[in-house]
Amino acid sequence: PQMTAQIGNFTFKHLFLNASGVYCRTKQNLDDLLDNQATGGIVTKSATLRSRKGNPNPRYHSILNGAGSINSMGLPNYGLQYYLDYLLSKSFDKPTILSVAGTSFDENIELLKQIQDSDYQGMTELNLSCPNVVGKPQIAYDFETTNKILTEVFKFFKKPIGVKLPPYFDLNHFDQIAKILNQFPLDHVNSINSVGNGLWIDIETESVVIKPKKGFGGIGGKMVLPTGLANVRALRERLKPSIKMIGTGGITSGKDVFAYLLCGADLVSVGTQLGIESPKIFNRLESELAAIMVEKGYTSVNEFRGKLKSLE
Ligand SMILES: O=C(O)c1[nH]c(=O)[nH]c(=O)c1I
Repeated sequence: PQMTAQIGNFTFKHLFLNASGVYCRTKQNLDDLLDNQATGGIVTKSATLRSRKGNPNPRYHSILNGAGSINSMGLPNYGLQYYLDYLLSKSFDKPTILSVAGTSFDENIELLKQIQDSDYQGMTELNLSCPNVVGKPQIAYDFETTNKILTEVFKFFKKPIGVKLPPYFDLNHFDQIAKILNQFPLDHVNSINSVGNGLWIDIETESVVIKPKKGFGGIGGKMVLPTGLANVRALRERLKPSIKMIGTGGITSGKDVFAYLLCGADLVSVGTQLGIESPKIFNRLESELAAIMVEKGYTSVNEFRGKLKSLE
């Protein structure tokens, strides 16, 4: 069955991407993802201008035997130049998404100016939803600042760009963020990032399980699937068709992928479960999705993408 997607001028021959931050910090990680035949493209760890160590360990913990994850990595990355060098070091047979996350308004602008002025011709994703930089808010929860940043960005940035959003939990917030995003020539929206500032406790030790922020961290994995599905559905219904959708959050099976496609996702990305299963998960997800499509008599994802039924 035909399982492909298009974002702007980029054709994805497979529907699967890594979620930024998982299995994508090093050039080796990115090559492993690239070499897997079931990945449609690759996404880098969000980059800052300079290399960052990130928060102190322990900063990641698996919850309830892999049903979820909590992380407060703190944006550890090798810096923009490292990822640009990698992306300019060879030609790629799949689309690449360079993720960036400045820790200030000015850093976000400078990151994008350097990308605009570079020879990089792939896709860029502005991460507006990192929940773990101590003392910094998740930008996309501040609608005015989000509008201000995007207004400034589109004065000079002419290459393909999308945004990574945090989960919203209020229908009015979906209306507000969609109203802002619809004003800009965005290629895509990627929803959701981790559910910010959760807390996990070890009953034995009567302690939190990660060190940064007194144990508070972003929640991912299966337990955030309902939130991811809702955000993709709500944003798809509100965003103009030219803004394509990457569905992220809690994918562990082909059924979850099918559900995201029904909600309108063009592509999906996998984080927590990728960290557990390594890139071979993409082969599993693709064969599970294909089996569901064959069983239902679908020959192309276009026959059911975005066609989630309500109960009339
Ligand atoms: O702590 C991180 O590095 C991190 N962790 C996340 O769960 N989402 C993000 O966007 C980031 I930049």
